[in-house]
Amino acid sequence: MDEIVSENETGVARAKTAGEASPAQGSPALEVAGLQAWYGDRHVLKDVSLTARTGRILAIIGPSGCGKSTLLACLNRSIELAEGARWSGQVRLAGVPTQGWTADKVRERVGLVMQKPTPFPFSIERNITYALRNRGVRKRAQLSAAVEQQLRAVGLYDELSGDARRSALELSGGQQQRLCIARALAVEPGVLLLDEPCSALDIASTSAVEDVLRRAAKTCAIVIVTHNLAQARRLADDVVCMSGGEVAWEGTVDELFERQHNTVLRPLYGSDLL
Ligand SMILES: Nc1ncnc2c1ncn2[C@@H]1O[C@H](COP(=O)(O)OP(=O)(O)OP(=O)(O)O)[C@@H](O)[C@H]1O
Repeated sequence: MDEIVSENETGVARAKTAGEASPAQGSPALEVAGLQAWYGDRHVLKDVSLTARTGRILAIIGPSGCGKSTLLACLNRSIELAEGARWSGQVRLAGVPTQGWTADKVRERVGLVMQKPTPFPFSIERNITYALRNRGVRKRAQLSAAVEQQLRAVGLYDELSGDARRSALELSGGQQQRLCIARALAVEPGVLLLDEPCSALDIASTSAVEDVLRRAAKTCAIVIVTHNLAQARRLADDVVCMSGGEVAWEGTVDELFERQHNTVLRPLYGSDLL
């Protein structure tokens, strides 16, 4: 089966052709340089630079209000919908500058999963095929294959006994969140952003989502905002610590938790949390 990877200039999905290379593990999928953001006069992101790599999970951590969600909103351009908001800076996707791209073109390559599951009020299969259909994919076999592939990827296929015609709203919160991840992955984004995706979930559902993200990271770069330091430690390869709208520290998760505990985490979070 052809793989659907992106939309061409006429808005029709194109298929990944034989021989077209997938991004190499460790290659930069998302590069941000000098990112600034304001809400009105309030300067909330100050010269943020970071790199997220294919095959790796990057956790963004930092105290409440330090600008984590605003950073994700800049990356998928939803900040442009907020009244009085503006941003500047360079963003490259797979090495290509996105300056001049439409928000839709960016979102085609950068998926976003929010804190609260946001399934569309349709069937499970319709949720997964929604973006593919919008991009002109009509072949039933292709759409069915995408549904099965994504449901298997997020561990829902067996749980649903393969029945994807049920309403997405009948699923539990954890299942809905995994469906939202499946929906985002269906268009094979180079980057998947997640904003506190487990904060509304119990331990078992959190664990299921984390397993899904570990598998998904094999094909894209994952950037996850989390307040949960234990989750960052379990899940991430790399960490960016933010404070007051700036990057306070960046490095590997092992470096942070094994060697920079007192110098980085304690000043940010205080001793109570650690
Ligand atoms: N739509 C908005 N309009 C005005 N100010 C905003 C808006 N969204 C966020 N802010 C402000 O921008 C700053 C950064 O907010 P942001 O939500 O990005 O932080 P955060 O680190 O994600 O916080 P939290 O961890 O509590 O979710 C905060 O001071 C917040 O009050």
